[in-house]
Amino acid sequence: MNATIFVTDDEPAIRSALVKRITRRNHRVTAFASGEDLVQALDHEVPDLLLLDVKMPGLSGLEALKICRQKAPFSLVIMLTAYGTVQDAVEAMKLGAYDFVIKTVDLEGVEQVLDRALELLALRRRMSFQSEQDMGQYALTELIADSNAMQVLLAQIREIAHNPKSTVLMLGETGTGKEFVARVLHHNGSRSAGPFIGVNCTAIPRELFESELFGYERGAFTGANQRKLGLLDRAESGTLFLDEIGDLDLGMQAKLLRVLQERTFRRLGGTDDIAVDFRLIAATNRDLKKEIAAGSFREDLYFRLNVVALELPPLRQRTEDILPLCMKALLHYGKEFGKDVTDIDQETRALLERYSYPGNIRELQNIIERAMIFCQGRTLTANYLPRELHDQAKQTTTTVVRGEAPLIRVEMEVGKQTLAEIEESVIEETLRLADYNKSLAAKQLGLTRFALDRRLKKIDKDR
Ligand SMILES: Nc1ncnc2c1ncn2[C@@H]1O[C@H](COP(=O)(O)OP(=O)(O)OP(=O)(O)O)[C@@H](O)[C@H]1O
Repeated sequence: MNATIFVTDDEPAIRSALVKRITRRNHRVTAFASGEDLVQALDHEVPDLLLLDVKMPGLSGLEALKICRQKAPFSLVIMLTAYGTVQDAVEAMKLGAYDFVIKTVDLEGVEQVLDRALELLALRRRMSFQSEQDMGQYALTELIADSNAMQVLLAQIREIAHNPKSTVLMLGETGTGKEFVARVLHHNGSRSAGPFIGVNCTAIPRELFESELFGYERGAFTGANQRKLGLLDRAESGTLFLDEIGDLDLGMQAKLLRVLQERTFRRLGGTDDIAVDFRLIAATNRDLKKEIAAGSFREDLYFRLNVVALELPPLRQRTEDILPLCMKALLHYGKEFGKDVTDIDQETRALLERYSYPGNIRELQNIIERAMIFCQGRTLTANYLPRELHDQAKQTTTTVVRGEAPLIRVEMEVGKQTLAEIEESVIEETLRLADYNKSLAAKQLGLTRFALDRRLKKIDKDR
């Protein structure tokens, strides 16, 4: 990488030798003859790296270093020291210098230290680029929440993000955005500088889960040739996301519970309790209360996890989010496939809105991805949508949830369906929504229970 480097030394010969060496390697170098000149320059430019002589008249190297730490806290400082002043260099390291080099006649040691520092700088640049990308991808504004249900959730997410200690339990069908919301929580709270460690409990074989989670010490078992850090170590100061927690076996549930209670853990084969500080976000698409009743999930762990519960509604219950999610996917895949599709026509919008998405947002994204592969022109049209969407649109009634209550949409092909057929399908759909509770369905339809029964009998007879 090319770096900006400031060299400060009061000896002209050393200064020019250093400048020559560094310029040869294509870095941008500026040289200063005193600590005072350097400190002044830092008001206008902050370099990636500084080479700073320890012993200088006027402002000494150590004093200049202290000022550098304030004015350029992210720059790396390498101290230049003569034989006999190494003690000062050690002092400088305590004050935050990155390393030191003993000045020899040919300045040979400089290159090596410089290379190491540049490697670190390159790594830092990559990491900060990655974290900026993550910040952008998981900003609160990226979370589509046009529906009432998601607006309520968004308000909760804002609160929880700023409460970085509480454990969160995320519930919802597959593809509803549990992992996405976990990442949004991480990147928008005070743990965002720490790591986000995501683990799918079903992806790690049962017998390996414990060593993955806790890590192990050298010699813990045959083949443990060196210490291995576990996921708990790696999540320190950040977020541990355990997806599909409902699939964790009972033995591991007990061990996880202990970590949550005591906030410490022990590596396999280790004797020390290691304190950990991370936020746990657990997710599942299972009904944990049913699992508890069936004896496959520990109730005490459930209570530990359920400090804050976030329930992600299925997409069919937040119809207002469908088109914004489609537009987002359109832009995403447009970029990926180099296509300039910017609109969705009316008929296609209606089909997309009417579909029930059993696979939720992931299914929606797949539908748009597939359509974008084949789409020609600037507008997405219905012929690029899969058959299921066309088939579902042919049904007389479809149910979506708009706002609070379910909405039954009725479509009548004029001349092909009778009023009786329409009435039949509305009755059937209302009954289904009421979980086949006839009294409730009758009340919702404005009928007496007797009148509903009479109609149901007639439907039965006509079939
Ligand atoms: N509110 C949202 N706004 C924008 N994109 C979203 C939203 N929610 C989810 N997504 C996107 O939907 C996709 C599926 O989400 P995610 O993988 O988080 O679902 P999940 O519930 O964790 O699924 P699973 O249970 O199968 O692991 C992701 O690409 C995610 O970026």
